[in-house]
Amino acid sequence: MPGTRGPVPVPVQANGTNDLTLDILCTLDTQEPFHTAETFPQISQGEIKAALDRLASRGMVEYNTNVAEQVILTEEGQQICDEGSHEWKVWEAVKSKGRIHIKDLDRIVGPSAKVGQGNAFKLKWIKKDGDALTPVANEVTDSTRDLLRHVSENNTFPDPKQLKDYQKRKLVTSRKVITYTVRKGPRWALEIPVEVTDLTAEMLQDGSWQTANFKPYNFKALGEHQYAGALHPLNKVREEFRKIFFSQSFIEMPTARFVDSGFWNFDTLFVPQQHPARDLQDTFYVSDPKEAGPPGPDPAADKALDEMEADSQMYQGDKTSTKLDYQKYYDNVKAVHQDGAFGSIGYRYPYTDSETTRLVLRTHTTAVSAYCLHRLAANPRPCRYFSIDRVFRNETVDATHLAEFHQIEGVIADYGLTLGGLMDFLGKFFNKLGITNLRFKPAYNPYTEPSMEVFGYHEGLGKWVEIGNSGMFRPEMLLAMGLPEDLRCYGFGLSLERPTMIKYGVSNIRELLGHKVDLNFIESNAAVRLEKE
Ligand SMILES: N[C@@H](Cc1ccccc1)C(=O)O
Repeated sequence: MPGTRGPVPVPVQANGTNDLTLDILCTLDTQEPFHTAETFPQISQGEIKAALDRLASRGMVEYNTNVAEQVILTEEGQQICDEGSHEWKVWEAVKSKGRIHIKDLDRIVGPSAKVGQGNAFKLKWIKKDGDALTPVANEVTDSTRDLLRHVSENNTFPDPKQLKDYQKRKLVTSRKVITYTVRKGPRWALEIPVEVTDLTAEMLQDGSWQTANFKPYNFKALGEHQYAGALHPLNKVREEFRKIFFSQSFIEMPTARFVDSGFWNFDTLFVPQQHPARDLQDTFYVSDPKEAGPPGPDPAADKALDEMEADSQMYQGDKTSTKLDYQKYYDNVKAVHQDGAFGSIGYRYPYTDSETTRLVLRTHTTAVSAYCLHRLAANPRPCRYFSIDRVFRNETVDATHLAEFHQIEGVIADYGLTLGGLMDFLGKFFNKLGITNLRFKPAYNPYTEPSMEVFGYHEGLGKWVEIGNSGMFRPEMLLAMGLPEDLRCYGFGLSLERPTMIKYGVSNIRELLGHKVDLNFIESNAAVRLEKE
């Protein structure tokens, strides 16, 4: 309820409690400045800093941070400090016995015997007499022990030149110590005052706002975590691909039609009507409605294409267009399948019209490419199309396959294109993604000839991985559409999931799509850059 919440008081604690902030205030009352190392040697630096910050944020104290290196004893150093150096122990034993047999030294002096004996020789404290040791000096100064005692008392090392040597011998080590020098601040007081955090209607009415002690804003405070929306990794990688396509004058094909007819998905691409890919096992058929009408223009797709072409540099120029005849196109496709036409001998089987109108979840975005290429026959000219969207296959789901995935597809139509040109284009395209080493393997697609699978050398995996499929669309496909004889056409396709999984180090596709996805992963994953600088 706004207006009813009063100021939130910070409790005032009476002196005499063991609250560190109060101890600091009391100390400062009698001693200014004071050093925390001297006053609170037992309290951890973290606790001291928290208490000082609490007071400093209210302007009650000010403090400086001092960083110092301290020299401290190691366990062995402490032992020497307590019992004497190794050489002193050897000398002391030899002196008190007058003479010690070398082989008895270990037993008498203990583990320091070996090092101690050598040092005591060097210092001329003892000497060898046959198999025995005898004392040389009557009085010795154990300077090692004296030095370590100094370190123990002062946490400093008197001779910086010797320090390295003592560190190497693992007798002393150093540590960083942070201490604070504390002074009174501009709003010094012995008690933590009540600070008002809200200006209320009551305070305005009764005038108490004039004398209230407002808590200052802390502009250094970290903001609260904001739960905002986040782009899915697939969307991020998709955006990167789109940028690459747009930078090369491609326009985006309208791919909103997830459900398409057998005609566009299969027949236009010369997938034979008995082909296993058209089986229920491989393709999802739609049961309601089951049937599409005869092939015809898709007004929404045409509008989108018109708009994009109007925006694109590449499609300016001759706009004369012939009216598209979808019935004629249908008849041409049927003729190629059934009897052969346009230089093709055809499959020579009886063509079933009802197969062409069956509705399917599209199995590839090449269905859309076929629609766009046929539309191009109205005004044939060089053009570049791409799409990145969802396709569906009735596949067994495993770590790298789902029944739906995204295809990236590119189509380039131009006069005088050659296979070498396609290889060159793909080389440059994948180079932009950081894949510099490509191999092409002859493959088969019913709609392209020649066809090539594209392999890239994956540096991280250390092996060749298939990255795409490509080819030159068959002349009988393009001629049946009404495109001119010398207009050739490249096509290529790859999955969006594979490069995304590689970029984000995801090994199971179910971590990327579906109900097992970790939303934290989606929210916190970094942006990607596919293109090399
Ligand atoms: N449609 C092919 C990709 C492709 C597109 C265009 C030409 C050649 C191949 C696939 O599913 O993998």
